[in-house]
Amino acid sequence: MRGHGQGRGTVGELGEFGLIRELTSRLTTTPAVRVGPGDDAAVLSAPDRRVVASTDVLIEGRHFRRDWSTAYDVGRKSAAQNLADIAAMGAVPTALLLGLVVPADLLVTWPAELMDGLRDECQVAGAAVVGGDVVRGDAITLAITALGDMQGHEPVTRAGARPGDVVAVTGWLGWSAAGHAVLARGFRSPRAFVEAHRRPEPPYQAGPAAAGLGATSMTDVSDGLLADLGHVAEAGKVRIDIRTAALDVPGQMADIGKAVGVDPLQWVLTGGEDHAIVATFPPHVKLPARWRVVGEVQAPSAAAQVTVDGEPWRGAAGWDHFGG
Ligand SMILES: Nc1ncnc2c1ncn2[C@@H]1O[C@H](COP(=O)(O)OP(=O)(O)O)[C@@H](O)[C@H]1O
Ligand SMILES: Cc1ncc(C[n+]2csc(CCOP(=O)(O)OP(=O)(O)O)c2C)c(N)n1
Ligand SMILES: [Mg+2]
Repeated sequence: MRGHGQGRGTVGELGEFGLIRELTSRLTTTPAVRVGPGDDAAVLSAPDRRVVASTDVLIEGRHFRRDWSTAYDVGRKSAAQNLADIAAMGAVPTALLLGLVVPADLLVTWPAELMDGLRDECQVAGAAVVGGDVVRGDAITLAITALGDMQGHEPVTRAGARPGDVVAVTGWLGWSAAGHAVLARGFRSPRAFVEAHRRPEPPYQAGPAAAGLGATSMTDVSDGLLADLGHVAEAGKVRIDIRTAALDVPGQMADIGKAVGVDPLQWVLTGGEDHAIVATFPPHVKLPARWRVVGEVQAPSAAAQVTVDGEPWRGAAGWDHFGG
């Protein structure tokens, strides 16, 4: 797969159609793809007849830095962010489309390796890159659209949590934020956390599995557990209480916290980008071991909609692009 564009210079030298050829030549396909890249549009089969769709924009400096992450890692991460949204509806991801803005003086190897990362993360989730667009611009920008299929499950929205439900999480919490804290201070280790920031591992299969188990609401944690549960509480008109004793703060994360002067619980509660999946389930549901019960859904009250050990959380609940 590799090698086509290596040493071929810049995007500007290659030209629009050379770049598209370079990018699409790296892709793999799946049986769901009836018409892949190269035509006016892609055609996908949709066995369930309900297509799940989500889009996210990522820009250099705000979502990733080229001195922190390789192009391949940016590809893995930006695909993961979008595919996790599909899984969090209870669906199986099928396809990804990439709108790509790059400056003309960028080496071709960067978008080429980005595409390798997108392709490989799609493969993890069972999907394929089926199309996109390339445009010249000043700042590297990715606009990614992910599609999925419900495969017979009912969509699990953010709105269905009911008082008495348990709140359960699967996947990592706080690892990406701890890695970000390390990178932001100019360090490159501990590697496990830096790698978690560069390349999150969303538990894709848990999304459809949760739908099958009878989850009443579900979302992926992109902005932070408290922030994303805030959307669930608001949509369901309920209160959610998180028990910190149920959360895992690994020893090494606590060490980083000490070194940089941050309470590691803050990373676990408000750090985004690990793309864990958090869902609410009726209390009688027997949850497989991968789910950790971290709180419960309560009747609405005048107090904050998401509480931590019964108290309002003081401070930011998570990432906000327009926050202070
Ligand atoms: N510019 C927009 N136009 C229409 N809908 C939007 C826009 N921005 C966000 N939304 C919708 O608002 C909801 C929340 O968005 P967001 O917080 O980005 O979700 P996520 O974390 O799942 O990416 C999503 O359903 C998204 O489609
Ligand atoms: C250079 C850099 N600075 C800061 C961050 C942290 N960060 C950027 S976006 C984000 C939250 C998730 O992104 P968003 O665009 O809100 O995704 P969505 O919730 O729409 O899926 C976080 C924690 C980062 N990943 N890289
Ligand atoms: Mg979004």
